[in-house]
Amino acid sequence: MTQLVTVDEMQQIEAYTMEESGLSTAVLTERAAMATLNVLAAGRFDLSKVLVLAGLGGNGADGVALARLLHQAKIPVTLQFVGNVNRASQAVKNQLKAANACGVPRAEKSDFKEPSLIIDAIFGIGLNKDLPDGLQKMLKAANHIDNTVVALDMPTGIDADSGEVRGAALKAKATIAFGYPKAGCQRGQGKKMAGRVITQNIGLITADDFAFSIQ
Ligand SMILES: NC(=O)C1=CN([C@@H]2O[C@H](COP(=O)(O)OP(=O)(O)OC[C@H]3O[C@@H](n4cnc5c(N)ncnc54)[C@H](O)[C@@H]3O)[C@@H](O)[C@H]2O)[C@@H](O)CC1
Ligand SMILES: [K+]
Repeated sequence: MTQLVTVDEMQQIEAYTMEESGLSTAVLTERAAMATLNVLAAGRFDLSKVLVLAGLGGNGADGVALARLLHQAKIPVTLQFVGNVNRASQAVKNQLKAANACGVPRAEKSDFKEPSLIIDAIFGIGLNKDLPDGLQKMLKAANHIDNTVVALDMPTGIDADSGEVRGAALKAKATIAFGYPKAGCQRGQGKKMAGRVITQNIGLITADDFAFSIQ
């Protein structure tokens, strides 16, 4: 089985990669978005109308980068932020600059029945408390609609360590795990909510003597 990681371990591996190699967050984000594009383009998903739901942290940055790559590949895509983009991380702002430069369409609100595929880039391994009430309502409503969701790294609302639901979670058909699958995708509700976990190499560097806690 593929090696599972905890959030703490994933953050250590990311930090080690950047310190040892000098690779920036932007490079890893681009790799994550490219890896996702490759999975999506392999033919298993209907790409006729893609909606990317992006949060304001690292997971959102992956989503914004993916929206740009989809748009540049002439795949119909719309980018929608969940949360106030003025409060977004610098990584998201940088990605948004690139997305705007190539004209990625934006939406403020969407009918979740319309897209052929929804990309969940709202929260990843940074989730550390219950989701805000408004977002819980939105995700619960989305789960009642028959649509296909692909989650980036983690399904939003699932704790990446325990697999517990933090108020609500968006049910995915597949989850694309960057570098390593997270323990929360195999535990508790996380196993059901993540769907099929597809692990993708994004060029992380793991020390030879790194001691994984999950055997
Ligand atoms: N750091 C890196 O080098 C990489 C990060 N990547 C992506 O970045 C993700 C992690 O990014 P972040 O650490 O920024 O975390 P997230 O993007 O998961 O969350 C963003 C921030 O939201 C806040 N938050 C947590 N729970 C919340 C809640 N319930 N309500 C409101 N705010 C809440 C936290 O401050 C958290 O840092 C990964 O899952 C992956 O998708 C990948 O691009 C690969 C490289
Ligand atoms: K996500």
